[in-house]
Amino acid sequence: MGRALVRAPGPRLAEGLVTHADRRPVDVALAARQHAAYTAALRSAGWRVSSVAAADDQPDAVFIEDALIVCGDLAVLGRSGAEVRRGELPGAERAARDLGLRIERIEAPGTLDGGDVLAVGDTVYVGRGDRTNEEGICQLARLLGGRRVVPVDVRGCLHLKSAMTALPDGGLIGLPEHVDTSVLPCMRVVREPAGAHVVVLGPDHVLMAASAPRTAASLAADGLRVTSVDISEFEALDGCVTCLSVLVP
Ligand SMILES: CN(C)C(=N)NCCC[C@H](N)C(=O)O
Repeated sequence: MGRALVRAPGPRLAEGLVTHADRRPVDVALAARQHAAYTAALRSAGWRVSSVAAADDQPDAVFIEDALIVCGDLAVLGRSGAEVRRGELPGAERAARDLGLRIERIEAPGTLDGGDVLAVGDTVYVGRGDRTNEEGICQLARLLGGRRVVPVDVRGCLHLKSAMTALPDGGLIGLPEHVDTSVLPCMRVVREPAGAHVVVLGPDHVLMAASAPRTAASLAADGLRVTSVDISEFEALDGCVTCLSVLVP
């Protein structure tokens, strides 16, 4: 496998943004244990885990997916629609440079969070919503050159990948009520919110949250190896399993 970039939760995690979840106290010590188990699952699947420098003043810095979109040898630094998250970029940029990736960035007035970017084969679906605007999508499309970029309107959830991700065979899985399905191929519909969140660890291996047991059982019944991790303290902050890492094949 390749490299997985992760950033440990900082001391201000409990101050992270909450838009759709019901805000509740976050147990920072439990979050640290959950994050360690998450990174151990990546390692067990053969990914070499690299830590991005801490950004202790940035409550949401653990959600590293939003800061960095990696496509081939290119790393695009996001520009969050949430202004308070724009301070997370320096460490993410250094980590991308350390991997020898070419660096580009989204510029004002474009906004883009990596949680809105789902690459499936030669197609890149980009959620258009609170965190990612049309200008950000157009800038990404120019940076990605020949890849097919499909904007997907997102509603009632934080990011595109809150509503849908892809399985190892490239099939989409998710909650169609949150996206404009008219621009999408067919989608495997799930009923558990976290059932839409799949990290592909290998050709027949996926990582999911422990809060989607029925979806995990269904995917296992189809022959996939499913590793489940408890990420309750990150779900309390509208996070999911894709947010906590950037995979560089
Ligand atoms: C796919 N998702 C949801 C993500 N990539 N990011 C989660 C960010 C959560 C953070 N509290 C915030 O509200 O920004």
